[in-house]
Amino acid sequence: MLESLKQEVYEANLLLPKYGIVTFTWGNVSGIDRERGIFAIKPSGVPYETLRPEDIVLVDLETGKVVEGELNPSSDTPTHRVLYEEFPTLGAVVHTHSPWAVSFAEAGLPIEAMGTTHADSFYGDVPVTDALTREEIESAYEENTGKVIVRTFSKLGLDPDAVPAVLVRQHGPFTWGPTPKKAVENAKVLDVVAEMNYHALQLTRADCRVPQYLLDKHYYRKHGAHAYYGQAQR
Ligand SMILES: O=C(CO)[C@@H](O)[C@@H](O)COP(=O)(O)O
Repeated sequence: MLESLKQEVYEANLLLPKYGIVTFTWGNVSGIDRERGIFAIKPSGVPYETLRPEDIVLVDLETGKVVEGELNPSSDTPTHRVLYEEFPTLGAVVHTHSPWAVSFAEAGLPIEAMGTTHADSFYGDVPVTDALTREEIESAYEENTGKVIVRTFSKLGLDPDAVPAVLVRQHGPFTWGPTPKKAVENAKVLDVVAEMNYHALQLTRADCRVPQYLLDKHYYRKHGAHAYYGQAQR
């Protein structure tokens, strides 16, 4: 069932090591068939070198239960599921431990929109969530990771289509997009921009964020009219 979705998700997962944004078995990519209410996700703990299309696991969005697959779905499956449920336009979700984005997540810092490289993909700062509470961690860590992401976007009034990325405090980045390939590209751009921001912040402590009009113009050029739909960052 859903062989083409599984193939697409399989190929997107292989882009993670290709782009150098995962180590060992860290990270995972999923993609969703909204009509059937089923998403396909990387199996847990499987090395990318040995991953096969038939290893991709199918999960029911409503129940969270595996509907096809011999292997266990990624441990982050509940997080992906919350994001699909709460952000209905998402076609795919990616989680990595890419080092530069994780550095900002661990420092509790957003990745600020400091230049056009950023604005090409993200309509403003990429936010960092609050740390999960002890109760959230000990009760349902992955599900609560999804919930803290949704809470952060709601609190900041952000449009997930305009800012397809977030940093989970004390953990790492999640990105998303209309397709698995696009969601992975957003994950790679996020880590590149995080590295650029790190170096900019070493050079100066001045506020280097671009003015809203540059963000609007540049993002609009790449993404069209809905760029203005996004929440003004300041
Ligand atoms: O975030 C983590 C671990 O902190 C996971 O994404 C990573 O280990 C990958 O786990 P899975 O192999 O997808 O279960």
